[in-house]
Amino acid sequence: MTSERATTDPHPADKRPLLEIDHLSVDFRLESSVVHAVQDVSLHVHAGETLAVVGESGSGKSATALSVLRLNPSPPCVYTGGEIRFDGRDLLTLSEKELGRVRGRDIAMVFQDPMTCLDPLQRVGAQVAEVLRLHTGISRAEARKAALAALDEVGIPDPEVRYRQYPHELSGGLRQRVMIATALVTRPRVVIADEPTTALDVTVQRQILDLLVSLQDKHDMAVVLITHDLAVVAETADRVAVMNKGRVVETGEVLDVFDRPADAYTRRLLAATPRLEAA
Ligand SMILES: Nc1ncnc2c1ncn2[C@@H]1O[C@H](COP(=O)(O)OP(=O)(O)OP(=O)(O)O)[C@@H](O)[C@H]1O
Repeated sequence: MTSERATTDPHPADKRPLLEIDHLSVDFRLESSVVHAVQDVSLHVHAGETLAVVGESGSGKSATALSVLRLNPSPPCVYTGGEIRFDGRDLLTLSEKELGRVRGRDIAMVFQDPMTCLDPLQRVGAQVAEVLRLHTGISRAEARKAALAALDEVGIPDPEVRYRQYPHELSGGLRQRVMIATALVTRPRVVIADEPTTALDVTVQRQILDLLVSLQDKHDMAVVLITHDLAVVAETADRVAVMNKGRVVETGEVLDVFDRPADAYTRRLLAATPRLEAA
């Protein structure tokens, strides 16, 4: 059973969450078995808020996150129940064409490995500009200008020079910044970041998280941060949902959950994160 805490809600009752996952269930139907990857999961996030989703490998974090834009491979993925409401509309019932307009424009994703998202054969600036042209239909010159501004905004030095480079010419940290620029150039209202810093070394991790937090502040975005790193959650998120075996076992304000975990699984996760002591 999910333990939901009674805390002072900073969001008035009339202000609906921007994104609401409501009793979502997702199966992967394999040849000889069925994996119940997500079971009756409910989550929500408001504008300007960061919700962290934590849990061990295989707990269903990514399957939940990918469901929002129906990005789980189908087959074998089947959405067996629930709703995912963005701005009041159920994303699970939209046509591919309608969902295509939401993807990347209203809701963007940032993944762990930029190389899976960036085209190795295209200059990075052109990739940022292309996303913008796809969603807004602005001219080439305007898109170039906006892409340069986006590279600058994510802290890429010499954006004019970097604009013309290919992904392999950039460091891992810079590539991640380019992916963030690509995700944010359309000014999405929700960003789902799935382990965005796991592949980076600790100093660069910090810089990328700081960047996400500052951009969120600036643009009042809702952020869903998928991570297995509780220290990152403590430093970055407002609320946390703890997943175990496809279910949310506990959710609440980060400080409440970390100070007084109600669920035995949350206590085990916290006990396995000594870094938190020093955070
Ligand atoms: N494409 C797929 N085909 C079959 N099973 C899948 C697929 N994707 C995920 N699963 C299964 O669904 C379950 C949940 O996986 P998911 O990737 O959501 O976990 P996770 O918490 O994100 O783990 P990690 O931190 O390792 O990414 C796991 O049992 C996984 O093996």
